Amino acid sequence: MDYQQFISPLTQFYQLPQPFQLESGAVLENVQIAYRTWGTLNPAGDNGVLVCHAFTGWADLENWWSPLLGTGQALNPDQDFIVCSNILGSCYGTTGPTSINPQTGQPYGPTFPNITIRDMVHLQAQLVAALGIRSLRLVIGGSLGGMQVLEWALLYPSKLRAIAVIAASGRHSAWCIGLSEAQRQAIYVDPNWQGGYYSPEKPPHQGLKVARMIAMTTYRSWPSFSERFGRQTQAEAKFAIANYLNHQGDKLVERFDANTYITLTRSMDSHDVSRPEKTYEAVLQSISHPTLIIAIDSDVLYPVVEQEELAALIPQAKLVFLDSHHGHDAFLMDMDALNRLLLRFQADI
Ligand SMILES: CC(=O)SCCNC(=O)CCNC(=O)[C@H](O)C(C)(C)COP(=O)(O)OP(=O)(O)OC[C@H]1O[C@@H](n2cnc3c(N)ncnc32)[C@H](O)[C@@H]1OP(=O)(O)O
Ligand SMILES: N[C@@H](CCO)C(=O)O
Repeated sequence: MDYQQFISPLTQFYQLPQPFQLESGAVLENVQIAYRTWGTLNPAGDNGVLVCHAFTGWADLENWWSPLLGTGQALNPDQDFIVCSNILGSCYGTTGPTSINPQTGQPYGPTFPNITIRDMVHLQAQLVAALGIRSLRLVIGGSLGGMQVLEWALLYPSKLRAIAVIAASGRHSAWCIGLSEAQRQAIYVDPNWQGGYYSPEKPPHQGLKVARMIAMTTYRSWPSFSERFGRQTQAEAKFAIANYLNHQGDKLVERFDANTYITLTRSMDSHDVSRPEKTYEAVLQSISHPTLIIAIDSDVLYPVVEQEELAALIPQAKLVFLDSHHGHDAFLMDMDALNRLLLRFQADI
């Protein structure tokens, strides 16, 4: 499938001039980054704002966070130069499993190397430098985006002035790793998977669909599903919630790739700001930037206790709550409330 069909024609591409070494030691050649920008970089190069997208998102910020983008909003192109790039390992224009491996002339597929959140951040940093940004006024992101934000503060502390971490943690919990593994197993047991390798003509559609259905359940909540669907049934006496999850699974299959799903869930599982051998407390205590931690009270995937821990350990952190019964995905749904929290933080720093 041509995943580029899903991205905006306004997307730009940066070709890395040199090979890119991963944390694992593996080296990727011909690395490309897909990105979008809004606003203008000032002569001092210090009005950059970097937005880090979540798991299945991409660089078209205005597609999934539009209420936050615009004059007077949290992401204001009148004052800031806003950048959002598709992450390493994704399928929306930046090098990932669906890209052509220059060594073979074929898509990497399952041979794409393991990557980490740090690899994603190091690659973004190359784009930020190439765009002439000397200092980022704010680095912001939710979920997988929030993991990148924390690594930005730790890997490039002098390049940024404030961070906003939404619905994320400093290390993937046993709960999250277990859920990721169950989703990957759904892909592995697909008859088209064939022992780890699959034919691009017959990708594991059913497995990817089931993986998304499991994931969607963790992105929402008991009250959200109860209120929307209850025990309501539809055609053929199927529960409405079952139809909804099937629809969400089908929707992802239409726009996402199974190897990308595996690559990105593995990268999240590797996330631990303290690895390989530092203490979690000491690492978070070393973050010196003004920090906004946003917790979603109904998030069952990255529960509030994880953001409370981040806020307790990061010296200049402020913890606020996005009140929503929608669960983890509230940062993509209750955007007006999120916008207000971000505006208040920016007014304070
Ligand atoms: C391709 C894109 O534009 S994705 C944009 C970027 N997104 C991201 O970065 C995150 C990935 N996206 C997501 O996680 C989600 O899409 C969210 C959080 C943004 C919002 O979820 P949505 O699916 O848009 O909203 P919601 O949960 O209300 O579901 C609505 C869909 O379910 C369908 N639906 C609702 N009830 C039922 C039901 N009982 N049976 C079957 N289908 C149902 C609706 O018809 C609608 O379908 P459509 O999207 O094909 O029009
Ligand atoms: N539902 C969103 C957020 C998951 O953390 C996505 O698919 O990217």
